[in-house]
Amino acid sequence: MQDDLSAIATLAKVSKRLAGKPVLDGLTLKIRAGEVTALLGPNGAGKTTSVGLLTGRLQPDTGTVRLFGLDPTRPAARSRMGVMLQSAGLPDVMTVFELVTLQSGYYPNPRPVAETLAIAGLSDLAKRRCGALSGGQARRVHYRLAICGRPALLVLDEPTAALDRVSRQALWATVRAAADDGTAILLTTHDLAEADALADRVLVMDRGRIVADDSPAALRARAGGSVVRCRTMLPPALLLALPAVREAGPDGTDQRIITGDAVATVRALCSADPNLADLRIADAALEDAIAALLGPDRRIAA
Ligand SMILES: Nc1ncnc2c1ncn2[C@@H]1O[C@H](COP(=O)(O)OP(=O)(O)OP(=O)(O)O)[C@@H](O)[C@H]1O
Repeated sequence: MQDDLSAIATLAKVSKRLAGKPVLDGLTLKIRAGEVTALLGPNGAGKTTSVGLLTGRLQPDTGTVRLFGLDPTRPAARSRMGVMLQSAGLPDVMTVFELVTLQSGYYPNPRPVAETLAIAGLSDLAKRRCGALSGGQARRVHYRLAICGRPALLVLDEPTAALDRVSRQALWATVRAAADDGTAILLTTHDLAEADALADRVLVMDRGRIVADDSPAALRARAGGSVVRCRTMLPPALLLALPAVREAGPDGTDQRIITGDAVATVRALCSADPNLADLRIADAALEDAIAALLGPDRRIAA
């Protein structure tokens, strides 16, 4: 099967308990070369645990985990992977140049350090001690540490948290370029706009299982045409009964209604609630599609 030939990393029927509680429940997923795969889900869905298994930090209770066809704890597999974790520190006294040089030395075929630093512009920080970096600058250094070994699999855990808009878009462009060059990218993020902009495939996890595996466009299409937001006293059961409504539920102090026919829904809404206020209509975004998939109690909080 072509899928299997291009699979860089796989979890097959993996179950995992932590502190006696089931966290992953027969999870199967594949990460393929040349694709950005976004792993999304509400807090506690099991994303970090899945990444821990793929990177060899955790062992499955049952099922199989393979990285480049090998056990992920094998150095031959790990040396082909670059990982950018959310909560890693940097040694304060080393300069950025020294740190990238050190990290590059762990890989069999690293990029030249100057090239690593030049990707999306970090050369100006080369002489800066890591202890003097801002949060956003430190994230950019972490990204360079992840890519310095020319990884075939790049694991990015919330890569643009703490980045300003310009740095965020620069990082998106380098991630896209890496995927276009054939690198497999596994991205976990709570930023659904980021997943929409970057991902070829979105895997939605909930309660230790994959509940959707599709392109962002296909997921958006599945949600239907439009999202209607408004203030209304109508209860969700009545909103759900309006014409063409697929999902309805609270969104802060508003109600959010996903509908296949905004005009029909809004006409009925106006006649059902004379006190309707703050009515807004927009195309369904990935956020709306995932909200429809998970239900109102299982939101992905940015
Ligand atoms: N070391 C641990 N010991 C016990 N339970 C754990 C441990 N690590 C995670 N869990 C539990 O496993 C479940 C899945 O956690 P995980 O960190 O994989 O979720 P996540 O999808 O990454 O969540 P988030 O979006 O909040 O980062 C949660 O219920 C969490 O409390």
